[in-house]
Amino acid sequence: MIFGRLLRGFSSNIGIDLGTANTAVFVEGKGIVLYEPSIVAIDTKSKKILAVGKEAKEMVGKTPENIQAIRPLRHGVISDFEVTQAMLTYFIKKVLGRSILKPKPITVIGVPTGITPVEKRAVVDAAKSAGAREVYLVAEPMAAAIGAGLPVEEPIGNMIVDIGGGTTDIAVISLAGIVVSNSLRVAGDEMNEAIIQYIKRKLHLLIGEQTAERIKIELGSAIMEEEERQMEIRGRDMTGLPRTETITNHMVTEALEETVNSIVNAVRTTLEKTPPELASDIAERGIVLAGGGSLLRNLDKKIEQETGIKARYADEPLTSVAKGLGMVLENIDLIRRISME
Ligand SMILES: Nc1ncnc2c1ncn2[C@@H]1O[C@H](COP(=O)(O)OP(=O)(O)OP(=O)(O)O)[C@@H](O)[C@H]1O
Repeated sequence: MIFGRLLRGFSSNIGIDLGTANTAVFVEGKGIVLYEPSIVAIDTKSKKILAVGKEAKEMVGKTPENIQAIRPLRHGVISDFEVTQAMLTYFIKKVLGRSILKPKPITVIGVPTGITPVEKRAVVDAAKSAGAREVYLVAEPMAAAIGAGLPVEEPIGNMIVDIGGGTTDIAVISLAGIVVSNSLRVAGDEMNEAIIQYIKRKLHLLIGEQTAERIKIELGSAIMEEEERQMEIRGRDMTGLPRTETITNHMVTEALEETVNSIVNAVRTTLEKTPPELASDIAERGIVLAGGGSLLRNLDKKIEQETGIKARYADEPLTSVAKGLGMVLENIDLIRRISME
């Protein structure tokens, strides 16, 4: 008993929101201690890892030929197993230190609802080889709902829309279970891509992912705004020469229309599949938005307009999943009830 408590005292169990865009790590007893881009910079000749996280992100698009900045997760799932494993190992060691005396942590990882069995295996294997003892997978929207403080264990319909970088996860939760869900491989990254394509088509200008993200954050809106705002952007024209152009919020809204519509339509479809009793709870209590992609200006208003249901943001939309995983760590019974097979 005492030994068990001692062991628990020393072990720092962790929750990992292994995102396409960012990874957040929650350490039991400490809170969210790490929030960094899911990016790894690799020397293509020696295959050596040069940098991970923030440092690696600074290298994106600016790397010399022999350095490659890799995002090992695409659409919320592992597309490069070895690099993901190396990234997880780096993050786990960074938060726990390297002491060999410490017991291996119990690890809870947030994953999209649409994950396949093969992808699940890849996440579990990567975490185990990165030093985790037991690994539990929890659906991201479930974790986000818990992190947002929704009463997921009660017989009440809760709707959460978690828009990340690679995936949008929509779920209706009641009695600690997901009753209806929809996972869409369209989210914040797809918005960046839509901006890149639009600017190429309309202005014949080539821009990179980071510029597109900056445009989205500064000018993007899910609804056409009355007031016009603009910014100058630099890119390369078709002959390869640098050129500066002015872009407006109206252009960006037009560029994002299709992506926004597919997210909003998925919310509507999920509502249509929701049993009536739970749907009426949602109509009364509203839809909760989480994830960085949900921060697109006026997305809450757009969802409200299209569904007739009030939409509101979780307290800290970027870290709701990690926060929820942390809350789950304190309750081993709940972990077992909500973790995926
Ligand atoms: N203010 C903002 N406005 C619009 N988009 C934003 C804003 N801030 C962040 N984002 C977008 O949020 C996305 C990242 O969100 P988040 O960190 O929640 O994703 P993730 O958890 O890594 O992804 P996933 O859940 O798909 O694996 C990026 O596409 C980023 O551009």
